[in-house]
Order: sequence, then structure tokens, then C-alpha cells
Amino acid sequence: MRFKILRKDGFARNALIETKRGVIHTPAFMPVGTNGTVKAMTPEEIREIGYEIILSNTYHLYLRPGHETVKKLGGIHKFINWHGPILTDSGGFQIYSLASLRKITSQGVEFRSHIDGSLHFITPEKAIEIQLALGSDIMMVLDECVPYPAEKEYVEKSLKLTADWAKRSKDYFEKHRNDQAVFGIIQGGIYDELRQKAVEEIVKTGFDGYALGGLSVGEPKEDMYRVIKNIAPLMPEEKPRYLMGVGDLMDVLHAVEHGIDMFDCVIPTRNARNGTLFTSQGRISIKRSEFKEDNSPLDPDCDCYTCRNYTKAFLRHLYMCREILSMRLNTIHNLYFYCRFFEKMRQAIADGRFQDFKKEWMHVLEKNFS
Ligand SMILES: CC(C)(C)OC(=O)NCc1c[nH]c2nc(N)[nH]c(=O)c12
Ligand SMILES: [Zn+2]
Repeated sequence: MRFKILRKDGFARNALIETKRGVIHTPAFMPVGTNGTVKAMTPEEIREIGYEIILSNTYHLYLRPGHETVKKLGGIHKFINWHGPILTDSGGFQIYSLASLRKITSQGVEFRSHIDGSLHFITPEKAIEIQLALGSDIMMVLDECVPYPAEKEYVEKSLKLTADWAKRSKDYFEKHRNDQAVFGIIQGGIYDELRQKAVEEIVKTGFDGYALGGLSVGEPKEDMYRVIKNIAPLMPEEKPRYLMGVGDLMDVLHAVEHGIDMFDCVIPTRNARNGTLFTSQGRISIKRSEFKEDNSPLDPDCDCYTCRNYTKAFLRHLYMCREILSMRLNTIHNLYFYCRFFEKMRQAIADGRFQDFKKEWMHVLEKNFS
């Protein structure tokens, strides 16, 4: 994997991540395709909207259909019919949030599947073995995603484990190295000095990119913003910086301003399915009765398939009927909105006017159209 910085505007930067399956223009957003699908979308639609990389989850694919099965069937790209870059998350977060967690030992994590209750044990090595079998382009080490709130001493102990696991994940990868990339994950809760130590530890092991984990887990916004502001610039400048699980476009603006390159979040897809749509006039809840006879497009400034062909009244009708088409049309629009936002943000950085872009969008994004 190669990472080339094209333009800087303060700490914000445009860059290219070159993988064997294609180039990613950063700052980049990765739609979440947990079970190998970005819910309600075909891979062609995702590509057509303009996305270059999607995220999938090791935890889910390991449990179902199984990483050996995916490998036997030709690997994840063939299996899900997405031939661009795929980043797989290691399961660190999913095990804590989905599985009925049994216990964390220094060896690894024992847990019961949220699907059938079967017992599993994942080690840092196993997490990489699974991702190697899947054939993802960017792999994540196994980390302990520290919940919020967490006492400082708990976080400190957890950091030692996460640093040890990062080393074990990397050592295992070095023994089975191929052209896949592997990213380290920096935890440390809301404690800046612990985060700083984590950066030093993880960078010492050495990775193709570095992620900030354990944020947007319920901590106050100002803590998340402070950690991003203080820690992102300490992460190696010449490698991709990935803020996991984020996010809300106001948070994205703050993170890009401090040098973050990659994002993943379920907001555009999950909110679409719940009828919350992002428009240039602010957020819209399509189920509101005021749209019952509204013959106007969802967003007059949007030229996505949904906005070109349907009215708010019909989108509301589909939502009220819980029609499958409602999920599809809403998802198309929200993903299109996110993709255009990132395109405009990259253009603003290229033109050296990121601060103007941020100011211009901050008041749009905090506005609720209704
Ligand atoms: C609650 C939400 C999902 C919004 O954010 C987070 O949990 N953010 C943290 C996060 C997301 N994905 C991760 N993967 C891994 N390996 N580790 C992590 O800490 C995280
Ligand atoms: Zn649209």
C-alpha cells in the first residue's frame, strides 16, 4: 500500500491511498457493509455513487458464513461482488458490543456468538488469520475497545493488553505477509497522556496506517474533540489516520481539520432506514405529516436518483408502508449526500479554503429542516 499526500491546508490534507485493487482519495468515507453488503444497496450502486472503499466486519463473516468458506469460494471480493478495496474491522468493537462477552484474558477474547450462542475464542493471531483468509485489502489488529466511562487505571491496564495484542497481530502477519495492509489501533479512553503513550507503543510496532479507536462510544463531545485535536497530529504524518466509527459530519469536519484521513459510520445508512435524511437545507424526518402532499424533491440541490425521480410525498408514503423501496431510495440519497460532502471537502482542501468550507457547513449541519 502507498500513501501520497497531495495537498495540505493547515493540518487537513488530501492524499491518495494506492492499493492493488484501486486508489482511495482521502479524506474518504467508508460505507459499512457488515455482512458483506451495504444494506439495501448493490455494489454497483455503491460504486456509481462514487465510493472507492467499503468496510466489512471480521466478527460477522467469521461467525457466518465462516472465513474458511469465504476463502474456499474465492475470497471476500468475489463473494460479495465488490472488486475495489475492502477494509475489515478486527471484531474488537463488535465482540464487545454484540456478543455476550465471556471474558478477556491476556491470550484473547472468549465470547458467545450473538447468532447461535456458540462459544468462540479469538486471539490477536486468529483475528489476522481470519482477515488473511477473507482477503481484505486493509486489516485491523485485535484491540480492546475500551467502553465509556472507564477508570483511568482500567484504561491503563487495557492499553498494555492492546499494545501486546497489536504486537502479536503484527508478528503473525509478518510470518504470513502478503500484499494486504494492516493498521494499528490507538485506544486510551479520554486520557490524553494515555493516548500519547499508546501512540508511542503502537508506532514502535509499526503499521501501514493508524486508527483512533474507542471514540464516539458515549463520551462527551468535548472529550472526543480534545483527544482528536491533541492526538491526531502525533500519529505518523506519512501514514493514513483512520477515526473508527465516526461519523456525524460535524465530527468529520473537526477530525479532518486535525489531520484524519479515513472514516466509517453507520449513520448515513442506518438513519436512511429510519427515515432521517440529510439535505442541503438540514436534516429531514420524512415521516412527518407536513410532507404528506409535498410534491417537491427531497433535496432541490441533490441530483441523486432518488431526488431526480421521486417526491417527498412518495418517500413519506413508502416509509409509512415500510416498503423495501423506502430503505433503498433513502439509502441512495444519504450515501450520495455523504459522498458529495466528502468530494466538496477534498476540493476545499485542494483550493486551500477548508476553514471557509467548515464554517459554511457547520450551520447547515446543525440545522433541523424539520
Ligand atoms: C459506538 C460507535 C460504533 C459509534 O463508535 C465506536 O464504537 N467507536 C470505536 C470503534 C468503532 N469501531 C471499532 N473497531 C475497533 N476494532 N475498535 C474500536 O475502538 C472501534
Ligand atoms: Zn438526493
